[in-house]
Amino acid sequence: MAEIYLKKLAHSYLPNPQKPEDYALKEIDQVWEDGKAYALLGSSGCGKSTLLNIISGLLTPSQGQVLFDGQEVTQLPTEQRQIAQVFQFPVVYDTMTVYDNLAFPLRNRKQDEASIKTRVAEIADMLELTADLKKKARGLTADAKQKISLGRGLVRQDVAAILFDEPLTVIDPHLKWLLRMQLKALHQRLNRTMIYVTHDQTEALTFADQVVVMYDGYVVQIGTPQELFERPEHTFVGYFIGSPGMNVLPVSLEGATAYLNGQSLALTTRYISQPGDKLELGIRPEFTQLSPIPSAHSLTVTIKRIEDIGRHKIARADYQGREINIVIPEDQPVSVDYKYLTLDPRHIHLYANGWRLKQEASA
Ligand SMILES: Nc1ncnc2c1ncn2[C@@H]1O[C@H](COP(=O)(O)OP(=O)(O)OP(=O)(O)O)[C@@H](O)[C@H]1O
Repeated sequence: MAEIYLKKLAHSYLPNPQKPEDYALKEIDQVWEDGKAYALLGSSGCGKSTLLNIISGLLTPSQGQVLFDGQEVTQLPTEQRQIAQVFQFPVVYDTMTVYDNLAFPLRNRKQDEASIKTRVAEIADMLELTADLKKKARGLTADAKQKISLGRGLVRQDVAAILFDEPLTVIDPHLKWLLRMQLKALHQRLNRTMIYVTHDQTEALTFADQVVVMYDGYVVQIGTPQELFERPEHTFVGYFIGSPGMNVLPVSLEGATAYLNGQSLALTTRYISQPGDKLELGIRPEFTQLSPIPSAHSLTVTIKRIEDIGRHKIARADYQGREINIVIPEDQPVSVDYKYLTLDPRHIHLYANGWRLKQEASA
């Protein structure tokens, strides 16, 4: 297994890139730790595949280097990188048995049959494929075939990293959560460096130790699921992570006071912004509170509907033409007549041009 160093890495598909927009992957300089599980998360076109393909060797970056355990691999083809890959669609040999499919990557590396047998049995057991080992892959369901693909990715012990590219796409929805949990357990047991590409936040948050959130070619934040929830570094992270995502509202700032359409909100600290910055306030729906009675800093909202989703309720409200989501704990009363919304100042985030604003150092 390997530590992966993405050194001043950037990529443009254009021959002569000039400006940031020309880059599908904006410059990153990061070390991904040996044995950890990373998820590359972001919506379509944000650069996940570009980054994954650079790591796997399918693509040579237009700038920077990739190092596995300190060894440069930037120019090496995939076969020489000692990585295993699992793709969206199953890659299995239909005419072979499940056993032979799982044994294939090991036989290719001339391992002896006795150790292959032990390893295949171990992987089959983890993926609940033991009963199918003697069956031909051809007759199996798409789910089972994708499990074989996962097994083929996990079976080698000599790989630097295992890369997963949206591996649960073909899996039946009711089996998805099961496989997600199995993959998580497999990572904990095998302790391999794993990189998992997905646009599904649930998959990313369940699987990864570290979630790498991408937006418009930028890696906007790397963090644990909890860090992404508590301290989004970019409005996109706040909005993309969470259900519903963070509320984002235009704001102006004066000292330690924010103004939302003239309504003042006391902040816990002062922030440093520049003239011309597009300032926004972020607040997660969990840290807002509805009341029938106004308070000094409450916003006046109109509730459009209240959804009961079991664990809690979600009120969808209108505030000056913008939707605001409010999470209401099951045990708290609420009615569509409640008009006044307070934001917990300890959980207010401020952003300039999408990025988290720095706080002014206290004197
Ligand atoms: N071969 C290519 N030539 C030119 N532009 C490309 C090429 N591949 C990707 N792009 C562009 O680079 C940007 C990033 O694409 P990429 O495929 O890395 O995103 P992604 O996050 O993996 O999206 P998806 O989830 O849809 O696969 C997009 O604007 C895309 O159009």
